[in-house]
This record gives sequence, C-alpha cells and structure tokens, in this order.
Amino acid sequence: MVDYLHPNPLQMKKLSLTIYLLLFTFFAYTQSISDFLSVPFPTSMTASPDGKAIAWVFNDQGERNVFYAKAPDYAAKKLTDYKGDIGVDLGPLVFSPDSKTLLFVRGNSRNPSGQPANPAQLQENTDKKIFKVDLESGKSKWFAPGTSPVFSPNGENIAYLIGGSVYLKAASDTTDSVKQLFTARGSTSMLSFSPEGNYLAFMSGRTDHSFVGLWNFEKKELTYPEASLDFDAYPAWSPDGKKLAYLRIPNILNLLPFTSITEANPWSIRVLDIVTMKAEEVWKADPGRGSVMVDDLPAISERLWWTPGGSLVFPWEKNNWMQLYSINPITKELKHLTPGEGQVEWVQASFTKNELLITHNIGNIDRRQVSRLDLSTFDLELLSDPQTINWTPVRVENGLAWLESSWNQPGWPMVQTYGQSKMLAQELFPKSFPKTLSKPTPITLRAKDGFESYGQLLLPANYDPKKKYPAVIFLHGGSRRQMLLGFNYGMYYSHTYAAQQYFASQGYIAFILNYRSGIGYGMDFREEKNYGAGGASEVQDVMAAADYLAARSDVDHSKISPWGGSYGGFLTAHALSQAPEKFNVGVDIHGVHNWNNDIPVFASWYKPEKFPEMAALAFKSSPMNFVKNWKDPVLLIHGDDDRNVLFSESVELAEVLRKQGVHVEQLIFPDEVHSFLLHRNWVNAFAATFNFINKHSLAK
Ligand SMILES: CC(=O)N[C@@H](C)C(=O)N[C@@H](C)C(=O)O
Repeated sequence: MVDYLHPNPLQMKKLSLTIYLLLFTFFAYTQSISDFLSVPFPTSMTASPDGKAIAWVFNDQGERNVFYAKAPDYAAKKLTDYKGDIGVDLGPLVFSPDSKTLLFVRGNSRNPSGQPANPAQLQENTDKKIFKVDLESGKSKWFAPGTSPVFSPNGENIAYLIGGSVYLKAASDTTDSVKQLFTARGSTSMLSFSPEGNYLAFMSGRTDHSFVGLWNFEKKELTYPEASLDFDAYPAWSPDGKKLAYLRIPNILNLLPFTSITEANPWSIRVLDIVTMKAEEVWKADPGRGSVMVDDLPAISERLWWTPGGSLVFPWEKNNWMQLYSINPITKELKHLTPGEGQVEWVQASFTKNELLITHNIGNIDRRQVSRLDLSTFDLELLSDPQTINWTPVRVENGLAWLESSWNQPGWPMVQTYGQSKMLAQELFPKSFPKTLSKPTPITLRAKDGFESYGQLLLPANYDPKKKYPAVIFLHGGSRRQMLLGFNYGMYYSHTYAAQQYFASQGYIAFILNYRSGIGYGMDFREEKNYGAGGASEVQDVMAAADYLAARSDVDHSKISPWGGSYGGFLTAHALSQAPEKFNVGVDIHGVHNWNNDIPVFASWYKPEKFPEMAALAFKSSPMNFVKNWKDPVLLIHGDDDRNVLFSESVELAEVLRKQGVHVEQLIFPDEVHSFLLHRNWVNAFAATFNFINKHSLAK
C-alpha cells in the first residue's frame, strides 16, 4: 500500500508510472481526429536558381501560405498572409532567374461548366491567378490571370497560360494588361524557353495527337517543325540551345482508362536541329515490355534531361520498373542508370546543371528515398535516411532541402547544409499532434487467384493479444497510388494514414491495403491484366485482406469494416455488394459505382453504346453489377463539384440501396471537389467515418 504522505523511492516510482499511464490513456482516448490532422502539410518545395534560398507552401488546416527561407540560417519567413480555411488552392512556386522574385499561383480550377471551385461560398472570384513577390521587400501583388508561369532566361518576361493559350507579360509590368503571345489551334502546355530566350517551345495538344510547336520571338513566327500523327511531347532544350529533344508517343486507339496495358507501338526520342529544322530519331523503345510511355510515372511534366556531355536521360519501364536510362545521340550508347527493385517517381534538375535529384523506392519498396545522379559520371548516391520517407529534394548551396515524413510524423520541410540537417520552421509544428502512434508492420497477402498484394498493419493502443478488436481496412484511391510505412507524400493519403492511426488510437486494428494496379511494386503489379474496368480483379485483394484479419485471433471477425475514397470507395462498394457476410459496415467516399458512367470523365471518346463489349465488361466490373446482394449499412460521402467521380454515382447508388432496404447514411459537401479543398471537410469526413463504423461496431 503506498504511503502517500511518506512514499519511499520505489513507491514514488510506482506512483509516477501509474499517473503516467492514466494520463497516457486519457490523452490517447481524448485526442480528436483533428489533432491527428493538425500538422501543416507542405507542398511545392522550390529552390532559388542561386541555391541560396527555398520556398514552399504550408496548408495549415486549410490556411494556405507561402514560406521562404534563405541561407545561412534558413529561418522560415511567411511571405503571404491568407487567413482561414477558405478552400483556395496555392502553388506552384517559381523563382526568377536572379532569385529576387517569386511567382505563385493561387486559385482553383474550373469545372466543365466553367465555374472555379468555391466550396467556402466566398463572394469573390476564385479563378487561378499569378502573383509576384519582391523577395527584398516581401511585398506580393497580383501579376496576371492564369497558370503555369515561366520566366524567360533573362528574367525580363513571363509566359503563362490561360486555358490552352499562351500569354506574355514583362516581369516589370505592373499594369493589368493581358496580352496573348500568339494564337494557335489546340491546347498549349509544356512551355519551355530556349536557353538564349529566342524561342518558346511547347506542346500543342489535339484530340488523338499533339505537335511540338516553336514560337520565334524575333520573327514573331509560329511553326510546327515536324508535325506527326503521334503524340509529340515533353520538349527539352540542349544546354547550347541548338537542339530540341522530345518524345514521340504513338496513339493507342480506344484504350479504356482504368484497364491494363503492358505494350503498344513503341515510343521514341527525337532530336530537332534548330538550324536545319530537321529532326531525327535517336532512340526507340523495344517492342513489348517498356513500349508503353506511362502517362503518370514519373509523376512530373518532364521526361527528358540533357547531360553536359550531350546525352539524354529518360525514364523507361524495360525491366518491370520505371527507371532512368541515358542515350548518347551520337554513339547511340545506352546506359541503365538506376538499377534495382523499385521505381523512379520524381526527377528534379538543379541549378548546378550537373545532377538530377531523384525520388524513388529502389531498395526501400514501402518508402520513398532521395538519390543524386551525377550527370557527368552517372554515379548514383543515396542521400536520405532509409528509415524515413523523403521526397521532392531541391539543391541549395552546400546542401539540400526536401520533404520528409516517418511512421509517426507527417511530412515536413527539411534542410541540410554542411552535413547538418534540421527541420525548417520547427516552431510551427503543432504541440497538439499526438505523441504516441502505432508503428506500422508490413504485411504480405495472397489472394485466391494467387496474386500477392501488400499492406500495413496498425495495432491498437494498449494492444492485448488476448483481446478481440474491431478492424478497419483502408482502401486508397487512384488506383495509381501506394500507401507507405508512414505518412504519405500526398496530402489525401497523409490524411487517410492519420485517420487509420486515429482508429488505432481508439482501439481498432487498422489495416491499410496496397491492392494490385497500384504503383510502387512494378509494372506486373500495376498492370495486372484483369484489374479495374477490365474485371475488377483487385477485389480479390480486398477479400484477402478481410480473410487475413478474420483469421487473426485478436480480431472480432463480425466487426471488419472497409472504407476508402474514390477508387477506394469503388472497392468498398464491391466489398459490401460481393461479400456482405465478410463485413460489418462500410464508408464509401466519392466512390465509382458504374464504370460506364465515370470513365467518360477521363475519356471523352468513350460512349458505352458505341463499344458494347467494353461496356459489358466495364459494367460487370462495377459494384452496381452486384448491388442486389448489398445488405450492410453504408455511409456515403461526396462533394457535389467533384470533377473526378460524378456526384451522380452516389445519388444513383443511394436510390438503389434505399429501394432494397439497405441503411444508407450520407454526408454531402456543397460545391466541394474530389480531393477536398476545405480542411474542415476532411475532418468532418473522417469523424463521420469513425463515428459511423464505431456505432455499428459497438452496437454488436
Ligand atoms: C484518377 C482518379 O481521379 N481516380 C479516381 C477514381 C480516384 O481514385 N481519385 C483520387 C482519390 C486519387 O487518388 O486519384
């Protein structure tokens, strides 16, 4: 018995431990989902051309602002002062060539009716606009309407896009003039000034092809030097400005989105001689593996990088992995630069012009690592800690800046100079963020068709193997996504990882599934032949996850609930309609329920009635094909300005389920888009998800 008046040292130790455990249990169970989502999310990490400064955007619970830090101390400075959770997006950031000015784009994209997103009902125009910050004074002001600004090499002019047209404005022009640089057919993108600034190269997107175009500033002349019936894209100038490299990607007729493709007419690399205006093919992919130029890997708008020695670096999926290779256009010597098991996801050039900074998962499949590729020697050097998740590195003088997360910390900007690393703006990291999370365990599953999929398991707080816990399965969207052994590099999935951590903190076994057709595990995993609208084979991986949990002695198999967004909502709907007996309830956030309704959003050519065989398989691969079996209660969550998954997908599902007596609850966000712009909508969606699943778990 503790003598509270005269406790001895041992009794003091017991007392302090008891108090600690009581406090820990109290805080663990009382911290809210908003605490788990309280860390500002960093994006648009950018370095100045002189390597002496960096800038990034913090989305601090919906309040988005630009931050700036410069050598030598890299103290963070807030450059803008936008207030509140008002649902207006911010980024990208572009430094001027002299590093004295920073451009940022603020505003929301338009929906098919031409309305810029405005979920907060602001009584102002929320179209995208370009702002200019004088980094000496810190003052920012409106510069132009539009997006995608690029400085001319001398910094005197800024080219930008409005819709698919090109505009040009003097960087010093403070008027509200808006002047088109040239008129052209098609939709223009991928603006690229030549090193001398005498040309602007661009891609002119047409329907089933695209051209690489050139604007000659001196002659005021628009040309398409080598028009083709293919997709010519990703223009890249040689350092001396005498050559322009680009990809030639043959069209793939009637390729249904969300279906597998592993080979096509091979793509190639061409080089245009700016003097003769003649182009030649310098390399072509082999037929078969690697012949498809994947359109969202690497996840950036470049595919070609020149080396100082005149070679070209490019991504190729020849060996099942999207990796970097080089070709010497003269000798045609090909080199494989990033061998190993894993994919290259982002590639970033640097002001040194002699390196590429690469974000990948080679040798660390469930995380992201950063490496440096020397463009003279092609040496590859790992720069990051293998135990953390690192992405979008940028070069600074005598060091590097990047974004880093771990299993118990969301993404945060880091800087390293002279070998010393530190968190940027550490003072802004919220004290309310939970200190004790669940460390994820990697799990491998095997579906009934033998396919191997992967996931992460979070055990509940105060885990007791003798207990039986309710369980949740989180299903990511995309499907070209990958959940990691920690907080994700994408905000959508950083938040959903946090939500799974919240479930664990509230006494759930929380499983996170990486089902086939996702990224990170190679082409064979991503392009499994019957996935998506071609058979929904990935549903078998969901069933494997459910069977894995049900077989655990610490899981109450009557309380297994799937939840997920978009493609993850699609899989939640498949789970509840194909195997209601396996699951308790589910939460379907902006899910796809009939491929034939939503695929036209991604492929305007697709009219189900014109492709009856495709449409029949697509419907067979949709939850609506199984909806008659649906019995389990479901919560439907959707924003009604969703440009990815039609709001009507949830409207139609609710009607059908209600007719057959299924319990349907709903949480609807007026004028909200797919990846919620309002932070409060994330918080409310996850709180509703937890409460819905919890009340049906406790009720049993
Ligand atoms: C490409 C796309 O929009 N796919 C949707 C079905 C989807 O899953 N969207 C979000 C969640 C994503 O991660 O892409």
